[in-house]
Amino acid sequence: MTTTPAVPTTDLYDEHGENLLVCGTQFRQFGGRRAFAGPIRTVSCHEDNALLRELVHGPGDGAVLVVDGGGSLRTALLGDLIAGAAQRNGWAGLVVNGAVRDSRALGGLDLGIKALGTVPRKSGKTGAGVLDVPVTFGEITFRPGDVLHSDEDGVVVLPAA
Ligand SMILES: O=C([O-])CC(=O)C(=O)O
Repeated sequence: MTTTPAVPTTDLYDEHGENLLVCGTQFRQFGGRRAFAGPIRTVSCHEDNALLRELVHGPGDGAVLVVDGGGSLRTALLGDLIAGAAQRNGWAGLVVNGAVRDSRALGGLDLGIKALGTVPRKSGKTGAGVLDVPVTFGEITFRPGDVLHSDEDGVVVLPAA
């Protein structure tokens, strides 16, 4: 598995300036790994997490999964089971434009998890959604293959040249 060392997001900004994509979303940090980095994979899914669940049961190879739930706080896109699978399968972290649940358990995982908030309600399981397309939120576009870094100061993306 390839591990991308997490570089402080402030150092990356100081080095790359406006060539660095800086996400404006004010995420909350839920995972036990507070600084994480890796090449981006994406899933776009609205209040449905069957695709996401399938993806994290496959090899993560040190990638960061960006989950665009359209900002919905109505259902949780992941909880301790999905996040536990992501940890076991070598994902570096998840950035969720949506909600999570089981937040206390998430804090015990060696995995980066950022999300907008929490809600107890589960998501649907129909499999609706799209894998590995560019997704946009927080004023930036997350493209599969670009490298994401996340820490206490924010989420940034270094475009692949
Ligand atoms: O199953 C779900 O929809 C989400 C969940 O609670 C988990 O990942 O543990």
